[in-house]
Amino acid sequence: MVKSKSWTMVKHFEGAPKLEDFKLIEKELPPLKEGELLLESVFLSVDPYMRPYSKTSLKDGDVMMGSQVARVVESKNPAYQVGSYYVSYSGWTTHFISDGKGLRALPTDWPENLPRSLALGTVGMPGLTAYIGLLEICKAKQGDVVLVNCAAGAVGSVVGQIAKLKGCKVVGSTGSDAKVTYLKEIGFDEAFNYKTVSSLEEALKNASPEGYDCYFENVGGVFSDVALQQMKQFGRIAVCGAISMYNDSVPQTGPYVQPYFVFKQLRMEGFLILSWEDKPQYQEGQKQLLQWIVEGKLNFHEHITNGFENMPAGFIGMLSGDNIGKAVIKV
Ligand SMILES: NC(=O)C1=CN([C@@H]2O[C@H](COP(=O)(O)OP(=O)(O)OC[C@H]3O[C@@H](n4cnc5c(N)ncnc54)[C@H](OP(=O)(O)O)[C@@H]3O)[C@@H](O)[C@H]2O)C=CC1
Ligand SMILES: CCCCCCCCC/C=C/C=O
Repeated sequence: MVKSKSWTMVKHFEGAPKLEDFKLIEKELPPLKEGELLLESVFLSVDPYMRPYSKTSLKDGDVMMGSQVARVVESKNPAYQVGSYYVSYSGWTTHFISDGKGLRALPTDWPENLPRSLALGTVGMPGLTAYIGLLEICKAKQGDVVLVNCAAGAVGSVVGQIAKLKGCKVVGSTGSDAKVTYLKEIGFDEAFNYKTVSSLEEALKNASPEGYDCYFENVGGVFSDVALQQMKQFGRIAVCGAISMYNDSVPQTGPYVQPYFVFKQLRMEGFLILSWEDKPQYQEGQKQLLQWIVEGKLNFHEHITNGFENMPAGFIGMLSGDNIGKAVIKV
C-alpha cells in the first residue's frame, strides 16, 4: 500500500493566503488496476493562478490545484514505463494514480544536465506564456520598446530575454534591488524597483522617454494605469496577469482608460496559455525555449523550496515576492 500526502485548502482565502488556510492530509492509495500507473511527484509548482482559480474552482477542504513533474513508480499500462517522467495537473500531492489521460511527456530530447523542474518553468507553462504572449499577442518585433512587470519572475524573466533575442529594447519593473541586479545580468536594458522609486511615472519615462510599443502586463491596478499613459501610437498590450488584484475581495477602481486607447490607437488583449496548449505554436515554442537554453542564449533561475511539508510556505513566499525566477517545491 502506498500512502499519499496532499495539501488541502481548509477554507477559501481571505486576502493573502496564510499558513493556517492549509491542512496536510494522508490517504492510502488502492492497488493499481489494469491500464493504470502510480506516479510520485518530484517537483511541484507554485503559481499565482492558484490564488484566483481557488475562488472559482475549489471548495473548502479540496486538495489545492497545481502541477508537478512526476516519475512513474509502478505501471500496469504498457504505454508508460517505470522511471519515465511526466508533467501532470494532479494537485498538491506526493503520489497519485493515473490512467495516462492529461499526462504530458517531457520533450524527448531533454538534455541529461538540465533539471527536470524546468518543465514547470522556463520550458513549461510559464515559459510558454512568455513566448506566446510576447510573440503572438504583443507581436513584438525588432526595434520595439517592451515593458514587462513581475520582470524577475518565471514569466517576466523569459519575456525580457526573448524580447532581447528578437532585437527589442527591454524595460523591467520588479520588487527588490537584488532582482534589479539580476535583470541587468540577464540582459534587460533598464530595470527599476517599483517599491522604492519616488514616482512610477518618472521611472517609466526615464527608462524610455519615447514610450513603449509593447506592454506585457502581469500586475494590473495602479501600475497599469500609469503604464498605459506611456504607450506609443499603435502600442500593443498583452494582459497576462493582474497579481496586484488577486487578493482583493472588493474590486479596485481606477482612472478610465478609453481616451488613451482611442487617441493612441492601442490594442489590448487578455490571454490564457491553456487555450494555446493544442496549437502548433505551443510545441514550436517549447522546442525553441529548450534550444535557446542549450545554446546558452536563455538563462534560467529557480527558487527552490525543499520539502513537500513546506509547500504552503513556498506558495505564500512566491506571492509576496521571495522568488527570483520560477518558484518550485522539491519533494
Ligand atoms: N495568462 C496566463 O496564461 C498566465 C498568466 N500568468 C500570470 O503571470 C504573472 C506572473 O506569474 P509568474 O511568473 O508565474 O509569477 P512570478 O514568478 O513572477 O511570481 C510572482 C511575483 O509577483 C510579484 N508580486 C506579488 N504581488 C505583487 C504586487 N502587489 N504588485 C506587483 N508585483 C507583485 C512578486 O515579484 P516582485 O518582487 O516583483 O513584486 C512575485 O515574485 C501573474 O500575474 C500570473 O497570474 C502566469 C502564467 C500563465
Ligand atoms: C482549474 C484551472 C486550472 C488552471 C491551470 C493553469 C492556469 C494557467 C493560466 C494562468 C492564468 C493566470 O495566472
